[in-house]
Amino acid sequence: MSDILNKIIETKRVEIAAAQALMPVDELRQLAHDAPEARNFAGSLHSKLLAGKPAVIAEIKKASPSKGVIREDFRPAEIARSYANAGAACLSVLTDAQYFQGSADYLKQARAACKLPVLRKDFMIDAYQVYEARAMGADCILLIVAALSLPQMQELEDIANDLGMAVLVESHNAEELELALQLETPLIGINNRNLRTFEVSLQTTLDLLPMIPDDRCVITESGIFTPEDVALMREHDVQTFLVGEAFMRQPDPGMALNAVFG
Ligand SMILES: O=C(O)c1ccccc1NCC(=O)[C@H](O)[C@H](O)COP(=O)(O)O
Repeated sequence: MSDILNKIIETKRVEIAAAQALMPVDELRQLAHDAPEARNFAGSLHSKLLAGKPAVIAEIKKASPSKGVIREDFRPAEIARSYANAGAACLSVLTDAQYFQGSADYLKQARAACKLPVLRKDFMIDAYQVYEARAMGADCILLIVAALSLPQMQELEDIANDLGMAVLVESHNAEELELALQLETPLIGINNRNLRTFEVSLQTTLDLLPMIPDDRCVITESGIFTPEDVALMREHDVQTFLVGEAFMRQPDPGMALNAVFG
């Protein structure tokens, strides 16, 4: 239990127990079912790709364990509008408080400010969090293979799909990717960051690409900063990107998106 991913997962267990004490799962499930309909996350990515454009999932994050505070002047609604105007396909909003200074309110504010589908970027280990995600308005959840068993992922995927949400499954090496490909979701994320050591290498995506069947959508995550990074990925036919820090460090995140993606 020493590395950061294990620490985060331990924190999640405590948070879930505390949340369940405040609101039983039956009540939360009802809120999830009563939430406004989910937006089409995969469809929004697909529309960009059909138009021959890169599909960008633009991230809203204030801080991270590897970088500390990334953006002091943090206004999620403004950032969301800026991304939407710049042509982002979807948003990713960090909702973890302890390690990323995120919150469910940030996701709600970002989603209300635009029409883009939103990924709840958090560390999902329990069905409770999937209901929470839909109740706060999320249109997609993240499943991190390094944090879950295959049966756990299948359970969470089923619940997300029943609620109308998409699933982005994230892996970092070949063993994890093999498990990820056993899910039904077409959205296969390759995180270039090792979540245990923080090391980032775009080569991770290139190395794992040959394992991914053509009918899945490959999403390269983390460490994309320059037009050259984007060009390298596009040369290898990776057209979908999840980008945070490169945009969050700039005064106008949407302008930064245009500078990186042209
Ligand atoms: O970023 C971290 O320090 C981190 C640490 C532990 C678990 C997850 C972490 N980050 C989540 C992400 O992978 C990124 O927020 C996302 O892929 C965007 O990356 P970037 O464009 O490099 O900000």
